[in-house]
Amino acid sequence: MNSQEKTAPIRVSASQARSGEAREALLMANESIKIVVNDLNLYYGNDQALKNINLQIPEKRVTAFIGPSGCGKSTLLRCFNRMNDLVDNVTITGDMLMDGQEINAPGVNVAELRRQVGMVFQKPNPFPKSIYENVAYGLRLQGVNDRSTLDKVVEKSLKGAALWDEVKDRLHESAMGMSGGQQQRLVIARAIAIEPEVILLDEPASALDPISTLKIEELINELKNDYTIVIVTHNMQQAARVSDYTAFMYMGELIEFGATDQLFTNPAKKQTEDYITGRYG
Ligand SMILES: Nc1ncnc2c1ncn2[C@@H]1O[C@H](COP(=O)(O)OP(=O)(O)OP(=O)(O)O)[C@@H](O)[C@H]1O
Repeated sequence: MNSQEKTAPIRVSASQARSGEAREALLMANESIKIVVNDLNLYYGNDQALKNINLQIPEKRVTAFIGPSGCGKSTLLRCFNRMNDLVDNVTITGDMLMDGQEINAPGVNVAELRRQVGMVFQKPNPFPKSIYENVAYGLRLQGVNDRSTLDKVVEKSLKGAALWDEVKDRLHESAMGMSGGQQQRLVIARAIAIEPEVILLDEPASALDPISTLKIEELINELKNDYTIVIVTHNMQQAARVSDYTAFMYMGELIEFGATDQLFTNPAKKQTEDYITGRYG
């Protein structure tokens, strides 16, 4: 998006102004948009899990998806790197564009999409290999075997994941001997080694102790300088701490999207207010 587009005046209808969409449009006016979702519906068989989702994910910011269990947060996250392709009987309608390209178009190279859009899950999933080989894994898959190139990428990625100082003297030991928090940072190092543009984090700290959680949150704050980050969390305090923008979902619908501080202090919708004040969820 060029600077002229970014500063173009935004016109909003009276109904948009009432619904809070005006606020959202104004917010996004200063952002570059990485992913655009238009009228997205997703069905598992006959059950509709996502209902007419419209959303913009800003580049190099942290966007959090919050909402009660089963509201569709993970399903929406998994759309961004087509992880739902792995589930039988899924139907998707609507558009989802990354850098203007339709993610679900038939010609898309899904392996390349997943290189660009990395994913970290709730439970750390290091491979039963050395710390070094975990980080080098993606490059080796791409056919890179040159030792000095791999050494550089492994060091840079482990530094990027705030793990280097803790593991630099035991790079060739098994990753399975690391703590859960270290394993999760290792998985993040593995993701950034192949230089993705977007990192999807699905409840990345929910299996970790408070100190490891804090480290992951600090890391997310660092990573947003270089990557577009989308995080699913059931922990509202965590969303408030780490994200710039928050999307509140309920029963498959996107109820409200806004700047995190505003959504938590002055939500536009009653349902959002009820959720963040603990009235349900
Ligand atoms: N593979 C699947 N097959 C069928 N239904 C599914 C599948 N995955 C999710 N669902 C259903 O889709 C809906 C949304 O689930 P999803 O996991 O996206 O919600 P969530 O908000 O991430 O929940 P949680 O916070 O509990 O992880 C739920 O009703 C769930 O049962």
